[in-house]
Amino acid sequence: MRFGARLAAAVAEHGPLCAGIDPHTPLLAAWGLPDTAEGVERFGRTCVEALAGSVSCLKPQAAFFERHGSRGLQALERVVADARDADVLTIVDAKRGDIGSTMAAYADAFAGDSPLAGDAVTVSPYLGFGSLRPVLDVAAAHGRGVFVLALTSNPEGAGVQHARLGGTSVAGAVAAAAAAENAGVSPLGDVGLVVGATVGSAVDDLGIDLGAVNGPLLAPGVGAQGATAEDLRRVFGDARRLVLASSSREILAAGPDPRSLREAARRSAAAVREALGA
Ligand SMILES: O=c1ccn([C@@H]2O[C@H](COP(=O)(O)O)[C@@H](O)[C@H]2O)c(=O)[nH]1
Repeated sequence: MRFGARLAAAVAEHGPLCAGIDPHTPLLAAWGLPDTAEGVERFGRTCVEALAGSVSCLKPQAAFFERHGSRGLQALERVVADARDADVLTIVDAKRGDIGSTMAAYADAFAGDSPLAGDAVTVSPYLGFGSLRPVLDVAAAHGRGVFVLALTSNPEGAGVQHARLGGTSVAGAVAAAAAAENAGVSPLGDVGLVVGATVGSAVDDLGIDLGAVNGPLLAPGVGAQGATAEDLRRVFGDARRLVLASSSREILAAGPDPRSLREAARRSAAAVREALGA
């Protein structure tokens, strides 16, 4: 089954929350784990064990695994494999982006047959949306999804993403390109956007209705970055049916006890579900 259809089914069952797996150094310490490849592996696998069945998606942040070199990458592979075995979707947050010929290699790594590939991957379109063609094609051929950065949750993103291109913004052009990829796909396209829950009214200036994207809108920034579940309703308006909210540190701070982690995720999931009317 295609990614969009699998995600729609998972959201219908568990609600529109994705829990991030971000083994920051202070979190590892708080969990009594070493800041090593073994530590991030234990952290990630505990998250999978605790959270599968309570959220629709898990989002391992590749950077925290990559910082431990090849053994960190192996840890990421094991987290992704555990999630697959536990039947929970993964978005590998790798934010890759390069010229098309190199993008083809990233596509194989994160959307093809490689053990690093989850159900979807995040990518950056800021070398031009067309440079993403290899990852869009490889992901489609493997039933995987792609989340393209549009309006990121960090304040620095605005300088590039809000820049105007005629009647639209740079981010609006990214959104329009994603909409074209998803045209006619039901129930949900496989090409999503990343639009931070922190972006305030920036969605109103995109020059395109986000509802027309017909793909999932991954919304990081809930919790530690200051956005609330209620902000999601304000930011996304009528497009809120497409939103997959994402939160990492706020949930992870409840670990390492699996039951506490699960309760924290369920609390966030309930708040997001209520705010989005999902
Ligand atoms: O615009 C973006 C894109 C990705 N992220 C990632 O999401 C998590 C957020 O973690 P919190 O602990 O909930 O702040 C992290 O992995 C970021 O790299 C984002 O925040 N904003």
